Amino acid sequence: MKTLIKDVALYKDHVITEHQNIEVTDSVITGFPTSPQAGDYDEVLEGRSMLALPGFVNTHTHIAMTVFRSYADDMQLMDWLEKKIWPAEDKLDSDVVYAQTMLGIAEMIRCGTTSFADMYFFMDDVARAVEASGIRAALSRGLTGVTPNAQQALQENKEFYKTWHGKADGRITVMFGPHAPYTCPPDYIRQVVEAAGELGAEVHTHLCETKGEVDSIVKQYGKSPIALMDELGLFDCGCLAAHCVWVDDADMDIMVKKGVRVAHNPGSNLKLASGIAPVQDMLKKGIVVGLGTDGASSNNNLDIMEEMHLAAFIHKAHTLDPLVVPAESAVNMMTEAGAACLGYTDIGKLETGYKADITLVDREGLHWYPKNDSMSLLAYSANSFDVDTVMVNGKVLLKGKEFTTLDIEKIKAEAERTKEKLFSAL
Ligand SMILES: N[C@@H](CCSC[C@H]1O[C@@H](n2cnc3c(=O)[nH]cnc32)[C@H](O)[C@@H]1O)C(=O)O
Ligand SMILES: [Zn+2]
Repeated sequence: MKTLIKDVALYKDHVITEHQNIEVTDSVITGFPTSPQAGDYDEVLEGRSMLALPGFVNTHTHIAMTVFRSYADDMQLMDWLEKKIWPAEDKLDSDVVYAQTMLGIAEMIRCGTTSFADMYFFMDDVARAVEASGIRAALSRGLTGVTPNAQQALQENKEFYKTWHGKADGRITVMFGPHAPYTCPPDYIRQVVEAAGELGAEVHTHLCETKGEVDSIVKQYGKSPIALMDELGLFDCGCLAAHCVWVDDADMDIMVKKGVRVAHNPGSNLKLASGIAPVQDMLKKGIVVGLGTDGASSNNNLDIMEEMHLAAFIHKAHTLDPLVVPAESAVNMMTEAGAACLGYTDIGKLETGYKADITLVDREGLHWYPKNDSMSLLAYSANSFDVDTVMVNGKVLLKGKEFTTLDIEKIKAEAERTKEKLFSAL
């Protein structure tokens, strides 16, 4: 199967060049022909007026939490988790998680996202939805050491790795998901490190989300959550850490040394009043920072372009420096750096030999006029309704802003049905 994306503006090597062509063979980008013949291709996508970008990456989700979208807002993180979310999550089942995951995936595809990192449970159902939908994902079973299911969850994560890692044409990878320092005591982290190490799996966790978390860990263990996790060997697995709002210079130095990648979730951090992560310092030190939405219940959507805008805005105000997180930096977080966060080595760039995960953004909206700098327009003016075409692993999932494979009415109906079922059980 050969596809041509014709006469498109191409984002490559951090610059945008007009009137380029992209050739895709099966699941891979195979070149940028200068005078392609339409007859040589099975499918030709007209790229005129579009901007081609590496597919967007959502580096931190709890995907089935779509069911809790706007269910418990305006609360403190710990109150929200302990009083509302965890009791409700106790009633989740496979059916609900599958339907709500499908909803979340559809929303992400509509917003240009081609891969996401998830931490949740009923992960077999999440994986089935990823497989069926055509999106790419790095999935982890959320692990909490303080709950009665601690050992069972760890066992599930191991089984989940063996069953799903590398499956769905390589679109699914599996990580381990130790939830956070306040739910995973040191001994449990050690067990996770050992289990992940045996399988060669990476880890996805929450770190330094709130000031309260850091204060209580320092009080309990005499060191910061970052220093504690480093000592326990968590970073030696290869680690994606969500939030990292409350990290200091010493923490960041550890993160640089250990190659910790950060999922920056500006929307969630703002809504839950967690604070503002020192992203400008992380970038300066060379830490890989991607963007995440977090669950739909703390955001309340899965629109990664919105996170890009927030990232491009809030750090300027916070540091009183309009030069931090410039347009290209924000775009890079949503694409190349995001892919690196998920541990991908052949995704995140539009280059020959890379996987064909491509998002085309339509530049015909009035907010794209007059046609000044496209990078700047993308970072500061565009919105996700501009996303026109989404390709994952060489397959078109959205075209002309319409889904090509998913039955959206059915997905909405299933989301409603399973929400009713869950809430009637509460
Ligand atoms: N302990 C659960 C699984 C945990 S999955 C990951 C957890 O992270 C929770 N979560 C969602 N957003 C946040 C956040 O911002 N900070 C901390 N936890 C969150 C989410 O509700 C979910 O319970 C079990 O096996 O029963
Ligand atoms: Zn989270």
